[in-house]
Amino acid sequence: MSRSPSLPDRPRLDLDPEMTPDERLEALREHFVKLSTVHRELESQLEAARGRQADLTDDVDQLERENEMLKTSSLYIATAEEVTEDGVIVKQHGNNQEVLTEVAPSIRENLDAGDRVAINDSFSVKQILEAETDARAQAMEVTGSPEVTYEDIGGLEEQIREVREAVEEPLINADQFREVGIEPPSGVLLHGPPGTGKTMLAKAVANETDATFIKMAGSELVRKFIGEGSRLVRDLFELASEREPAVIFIDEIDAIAAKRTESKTSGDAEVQRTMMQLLSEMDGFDERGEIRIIAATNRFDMLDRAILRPGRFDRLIEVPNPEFDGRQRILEIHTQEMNLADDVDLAPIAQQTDGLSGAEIASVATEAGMFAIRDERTEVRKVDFDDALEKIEDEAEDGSLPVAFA
Ligand SMILES: Nc1ncnc2c1ncn2[C@@H]1O[C@H](COP(=O)(O)OP(=O)(O)OP(=O)(O)O)[C@@H](O)[C@H]1O
Repeated sequence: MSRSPSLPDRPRLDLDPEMTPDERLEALREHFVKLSTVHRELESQLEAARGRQADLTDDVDQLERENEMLKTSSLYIATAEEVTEDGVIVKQHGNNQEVLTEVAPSIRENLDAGDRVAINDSFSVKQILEAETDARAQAMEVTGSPEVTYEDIGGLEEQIREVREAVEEPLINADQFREVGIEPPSGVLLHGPPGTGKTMLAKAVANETDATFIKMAGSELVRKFIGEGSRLVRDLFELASEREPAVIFIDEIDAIAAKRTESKTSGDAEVQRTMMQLLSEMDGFDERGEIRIIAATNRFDMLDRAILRPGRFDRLIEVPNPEFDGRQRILEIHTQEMNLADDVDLAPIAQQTDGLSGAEIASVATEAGMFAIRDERTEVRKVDFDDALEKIEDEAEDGSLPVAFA
């Protein structure tokens, strides 16, 4: 480090009492000249110091930015379950894998069981998450290979076939596409009402292809992370290429890809930037290898058509509320672990749930189980399903369920 130049000495004024007035005047004049010289010298040193300060401020800004970048390189989110003598037991979110891991003493000092932490690829704890960082991490959910299979999805046979063709085949049989000389669809867009199994479809395809499942919620992205949306989209694709084969799932894509509105608020500009980043990532997608991208929306009508162009989300799959057969299958799936009494027949329940989504039908089954528990029984009877349906009908009348069901 360069040393700062020493300051000039302060001039001294020596006035001899024997001096004549003229001599005193001359001495004062000389002193004034010396003072002026020192003053000028100090001014120029001050200016140099200011210049140096500005350089240092730039350096600090640069370091802060780099620090920020380092902090945002992909880490996984976990919860510290137990802080022990031998290390810390962390449970990774998404796949619930538990590991005993090391932690630097400086982090350990402040770490308590229950804290949410960021861990790297070798599971070592890099950071205790603040509420804000934590929120940012929530936008991305990474699962080694999700547990959902096609058998867990009721109905949707046609949708499963289409998703397999558009997502699974290109991942498993990339060579075949090359040999035939066609490009597989770039992105698949699942659209339909809430709770119809869109997320399940994306998870099942990741499971079937042993791909990492990376989910990002469009709404979280723009609501919570103003100013970071486009960077998160970049992070998302980067993470996918590190973890390929990977399935990227962007839920509620309408939040970042809604039709352009007339208003020019900063929020809109941010959403636009996020969407542009997404489009540019998708346009440069061919070289990315084994990554497939699936998006979902409940608001197809709101989407900006730019995202539906060839090479982007060019395969549209509608996922509607289930028909009778689908509803019956969903009931079977969600009651298969339940201890059902002989008087339970699922077909009439499937009739009565017309207009409900898969998620709502799943909650009818859970509610029925709750009624049995309230009645201190371990067996779930027809009457429990009747009560569950009635409860959900009442909720529908309150406006919390679709009118079709009310
Ligand atoms: N077709 C289905 N078969 C079996 N279960 C279903 C089906 N659809 C929904 N469910 C149940 O509802 C839950 C929510 O479904 P999912 O998250 O896949 O819906 P979604 O369409 O992605 O909803 P949203 O649009 O609200 O994100 C599932 O975890 C599952 O329990």
